[in-house]
Amino acid sequence: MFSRLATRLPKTSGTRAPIFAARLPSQARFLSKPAIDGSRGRSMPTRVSRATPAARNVDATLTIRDGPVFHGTAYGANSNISGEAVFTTSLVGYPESMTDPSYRGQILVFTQPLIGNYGVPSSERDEFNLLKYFESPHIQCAGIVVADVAEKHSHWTAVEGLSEWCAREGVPIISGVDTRAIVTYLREQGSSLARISIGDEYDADEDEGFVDPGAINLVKRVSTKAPFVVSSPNATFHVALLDCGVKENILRSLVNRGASVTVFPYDYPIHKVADNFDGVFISNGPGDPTHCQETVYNLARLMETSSVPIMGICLGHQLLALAVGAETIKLKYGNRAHNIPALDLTTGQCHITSQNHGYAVDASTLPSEFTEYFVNLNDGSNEGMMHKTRPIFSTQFHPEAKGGPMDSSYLFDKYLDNVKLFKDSAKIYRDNRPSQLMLDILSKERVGVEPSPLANAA
Ligand SMILES: NC(=O)CC[C@H](N)C(=O)O
Repeated sequence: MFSRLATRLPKTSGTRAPIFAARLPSQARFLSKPAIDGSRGRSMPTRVSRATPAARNVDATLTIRDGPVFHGTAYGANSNISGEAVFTTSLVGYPESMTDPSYRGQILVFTQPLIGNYGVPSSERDEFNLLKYFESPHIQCAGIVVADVAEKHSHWTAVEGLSEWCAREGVPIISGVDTRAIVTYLREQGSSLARISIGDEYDADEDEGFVDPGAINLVKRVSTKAPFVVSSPNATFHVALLDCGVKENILRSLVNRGASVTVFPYDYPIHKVADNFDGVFISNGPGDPTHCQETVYNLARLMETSSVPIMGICLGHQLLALAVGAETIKLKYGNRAHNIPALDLTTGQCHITSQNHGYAVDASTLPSEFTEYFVNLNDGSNEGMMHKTRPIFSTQFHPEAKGGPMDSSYLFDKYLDNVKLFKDSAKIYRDNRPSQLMLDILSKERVGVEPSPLANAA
């Protein structure tokens, strides 16, 4: 029933990984807190219930490079994959997170133990032709790790189960593993390369390779290959957006507020067309921001040659920071959650924010014309920057949320206020704005984006 969609990973030399005794029986079972060395601790057991036994009972293995090995049960696609293992503490929103292009190439570990209980919604589109329930057309993460995958789901929006969806999309799930132990390891050792192997092909004696998504330009794989347009009915503004892996809800947050958006490939020379637009926006996206040197160069030219308002989110924030000469750093295990407190340094107000990032801007390297805008109240990392005199700002967190709280969605209003001021103050009528004719011939959705299994099998 399940075809093997990916080939075995290549062999390389390496050391034998210790076996981690985290396999769980298929019925209700007791877990005690395991120690990182693989032995079980003596803490009070926690009861974990499981509604039904695994349907197929195929083995799956999560192997962390130079780390522990976890045995569980396979769901989803019968594919062997490799990527960077990261964890999210979000409680809900797995369809949104898994389709967020920022997760491309990553193995996503959920700390929420029961995943899949409300199933997976449809690919229905809204009045703007944007996906209603997903953040991109495909699952973007390479695989997922859960304590207990729900075999039965119930929700009025659900059209299929999590396992069926992942099988269709070529994405494996390992379930029945102690995600507390995995996350404890990732917190102590940092985000790590890992692989999920399905079936009895796993052999602890085998030394296999690990794909490092950090070495790949993932933005290239998720960015549209040609411009497309998302029209807002009766639009008063038209903004240009650099697509580094844009989430649908960023586009919706703009068109909902009366701005049509022309979406450009991440490396498009935006400085050459910016004068045709009322604002420029830089999206979120996967991987290391230093891989996008073309974008950094184009953004630096843009800020030299134009006074157009700019806003960036997450990777967009990091790229803008690199363009003004600041530096980015890799965080030990990143921030992936829906409840991260970010302090607005201009008002003293704290917002609870949605986040998904492994890199951050080093605020101490910001140039003098920029000031730190938000700071993370958990770890003190930078959460945003703003220009002291020009309408340019960016945030590390996600004001569009999806999933997550909407506390900071007012930042889209702030951006569009800047856009309105800029448009109103333009002395010269800019008759080279995108004509209706040009907009009519542009595609109405992303163009030629590679589906994730290609990246998974890389
Ligand atoms: N959500 C994002 O845009 C992520 C940005 C970047 N890839 C990081 O991990 O830091």
